[in-house]
Amino acid sequence: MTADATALARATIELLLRSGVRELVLAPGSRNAPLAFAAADAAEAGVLRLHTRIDERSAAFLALGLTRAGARAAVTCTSGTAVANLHPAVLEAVHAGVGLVVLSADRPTRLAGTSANQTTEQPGIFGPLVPTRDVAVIGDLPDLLPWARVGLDAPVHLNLRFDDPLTPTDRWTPAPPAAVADQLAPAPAEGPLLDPSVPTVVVAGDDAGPPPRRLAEAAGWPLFAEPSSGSRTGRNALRCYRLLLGAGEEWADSPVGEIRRVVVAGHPTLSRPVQRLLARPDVEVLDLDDAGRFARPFAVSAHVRGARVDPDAALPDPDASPWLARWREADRAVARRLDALLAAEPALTPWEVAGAVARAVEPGALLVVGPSSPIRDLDLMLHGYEVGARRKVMANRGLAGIDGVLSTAIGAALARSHSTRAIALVGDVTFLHDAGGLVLGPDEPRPDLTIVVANDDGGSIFATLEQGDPRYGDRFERLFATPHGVDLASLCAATRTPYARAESLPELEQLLASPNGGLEVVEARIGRADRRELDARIRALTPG
Ligand SMILES: Cc1ncc(C[n+]2csc(CCOP(=O)(O)OP(=O)(O)O)c2C)c(N)n1
Ligand SMILES: C=C(O[C@H]1C=C[C@H](C(=O)CCC(=O)O)[C@@H](C(=O)O)[C@@H]1O)C(=O)O
Ligand SMILES: [Mg+2]
Repeated sequence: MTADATALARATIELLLRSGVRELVLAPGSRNAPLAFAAADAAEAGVLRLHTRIDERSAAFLALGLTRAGARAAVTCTSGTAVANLHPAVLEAVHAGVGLVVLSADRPTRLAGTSANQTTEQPGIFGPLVPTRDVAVIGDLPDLLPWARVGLDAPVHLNLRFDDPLTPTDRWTPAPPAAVADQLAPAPAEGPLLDPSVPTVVVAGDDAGPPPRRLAEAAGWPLFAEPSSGSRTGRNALRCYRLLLGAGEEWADSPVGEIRRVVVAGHPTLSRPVQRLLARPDVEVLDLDDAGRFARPFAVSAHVRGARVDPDAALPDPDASPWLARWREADRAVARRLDALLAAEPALTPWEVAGAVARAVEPGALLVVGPSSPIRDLDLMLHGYEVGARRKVMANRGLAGIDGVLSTAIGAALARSHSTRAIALVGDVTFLHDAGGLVLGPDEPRPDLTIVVANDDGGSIFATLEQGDPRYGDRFERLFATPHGVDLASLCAATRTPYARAESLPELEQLLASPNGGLEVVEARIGRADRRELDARIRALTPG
């Protein structure tokens, strides 16, 4: 028995509204027409913001970006292959712990398992990581989504079975939703006391938040914070931690070998030196996150959420910790050498592009950074921002896919409307992978967002990996770099996206300092032929 499609759609929209959803991304179809009309009614009533996108991949990443930036968003599409196109964003949401609501429209139960048009097995389509609530009647709808209580940190999939007639006979005004008070995560109970005299470093991976920074500052420990950690602020965050770890004990007075403990938080993914450190048998790893947040690929000695410095052992002035001073001095020295190396390069380098973007991220600004080289270049160029300046640096590090990054950035910029500035930094292959994200209809909400494309005509990161070894030179370009020769100006013209090009650092800085307003693309033309050699010279830098 299937409910009246319009009644089911309207009940679904009211459920979402009661659960705090205020953004709905629609990829048009016939089977999800009941939801489309109900969502349009809710939008006209001013209780929901509606977005439409042609490509379900972009639609789902747009909803992901909206959600990551603090909105509550749902995405809906018709039945069949459309649903499968939501999968990349849903997987990213699973591994990044993002509560995305997926509303797939489906044929009525009587057609399930038949070869009726656009009919496949949709319950469980996203695999065991994302259970499906199959909804044929209003009573199948879950009660208030978990959001409204304690906040969702995993995607929810509702498979809505709509039967003909799929179109309404009237307009509708949803019941005005009660405000859903954001249930702030309860402050962690006071965790164990830690002795600051143990040679310790703090690693903050993606989405770690402020706790690792606070602990590092209270203890006088160096902080290795990835750009999207939410901890890359303050004086303990080292800029070139990756180079110091990579150089190991190959430099005078290196403290690397003296590390006896790592406190880790968030999802560290960027660099092998950090992964190697976390795997060292002589290093104890304490996890600052809850046990259930991330399954770790390294041994964890204890979960220490809420950990504090033992007041009986606390330093009178942690900022003057000798251990921290050694790391800071080494970081300053290797950073000077990195800057000198880059300044000696005749052409614009990807690291200088990342540095210019980092400097353009003013207090209150949003930065969405793509995977591959851009986030790693930023990691080497980013000083710790001042604490409390409310910058937000975001990246899809759940699975580090190059897909959907433009749509994620557009969603985040639309959701974080209080941002003083919104910038995205992506590589060219990443840009092309979601170029469809620039296809916005004439009535679509548009963000103020500057998308900076570090264009080296291919995937340069591969040059820095094993497959970039000269022994594979005859096959590297075709198998890995994938040069494309796409004219980004023409591609932007095709989507009526304002475009500008920078060939030098001053040109780039000038363009970053004078945003058009609205959605715009700034292409930074860079080379790739010397990437492996430059990367090797940078990795070889030591403090002295
Ligand atoms: C969806 C997806 N496909 C493929 C990959 C593998 N991959 C990782 S980086 C990369 C190339 C990225 O090139 P670009 O965006 O230009 O960045 P660059 O390293 O050149 O700066 C690819 C294909 C991936 N991570 N995700
Ligand atoms: C290109 C892919 O992802 C790889 C990107 C870089 C990782 C890496 O080793 C960076 C080295 C460093 O900066 O220390 C590499 C890895 O984790 O081993 C990733 O696989 C890809 O297609 O997966
Ligand atoms: Mg590239």
